[in-house]
Amino acid sequence: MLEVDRLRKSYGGRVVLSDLSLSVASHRCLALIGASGSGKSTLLRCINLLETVDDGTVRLEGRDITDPRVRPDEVRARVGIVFQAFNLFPHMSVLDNVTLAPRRVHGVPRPAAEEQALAMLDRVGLASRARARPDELSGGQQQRVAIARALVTNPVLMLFDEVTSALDPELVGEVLSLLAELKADGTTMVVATHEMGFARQVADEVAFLADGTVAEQGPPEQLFTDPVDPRTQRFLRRIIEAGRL
Ligand SMILES: Nc1ncnc2c1ncn2[C@@H]1O[C@H](COP(=O)(O)OP(=O)(O)OP(=O)(O)O)[C@@H](O)[C@H]1O
Repeated sequence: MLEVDRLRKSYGGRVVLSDLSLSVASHRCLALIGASGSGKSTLLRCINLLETVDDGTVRLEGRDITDPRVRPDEVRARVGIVFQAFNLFPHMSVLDNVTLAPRRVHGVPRPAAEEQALAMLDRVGLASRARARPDELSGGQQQRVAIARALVTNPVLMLFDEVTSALDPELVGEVLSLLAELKADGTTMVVATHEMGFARQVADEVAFLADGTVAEQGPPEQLFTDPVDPRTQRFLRRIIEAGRL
């Protein structure tokens, strides 16, 4: 479904991603882990064409989307992304936030867009809050709305960038449970996360990023118990010492 091959990205001469390769099969969940600054967000932004890449390719369902002839809008319609900050429009209702892209970008008439949005809000457990404004919801609920908004256009791939990092600790669980449900439903997803429990228990595969590249990718039971790369070993030692694993 997704193949990233020898990706390279720098900002003002500073290399952030270098020779980075990974792949995700359909209906699989890949967790991206690694220290702060290792390039997880940059990688997700490159996959969604929010950044241009310097070199390498990103193939989505076999098509090289880094080809300059590919329109970013077309890719973003098929690749949903959810960020740490929910980025909901505060002056609009939950329902209007979720119907905005289908109506404005895809030209879906309002009644059909609302029907789809309500079905998606129901899926994230928030249909009863459709008329509320974002500031009337908890952070966890707002993030679930942001996830519904990304899912409503039926993307073939979902990217999650530290979606629980801005939440109070007691709200993290509801969002991680939703991600686990989406995974169980067969959503193809890449999840950048500091939540090691999620990476270990829910992801099919884990990619450990270090120095802007994938130091190691494998099933969680292998990567967390028997890592091969010394950088992965050091990272895991640190998080075990910090009580995060
Ligand atoms: N727009 C930008 N301009 C310049 N440098 C950037 C930009 N975006 C990211 N960087 C740098 O690229 C490196 C990788 O950042 P990135 O946000 O991708 O890491 P990360 O692994 O997602 O970190 P975190 O876990 O803290 O979110 C960092 O050193 C960061 O300062």
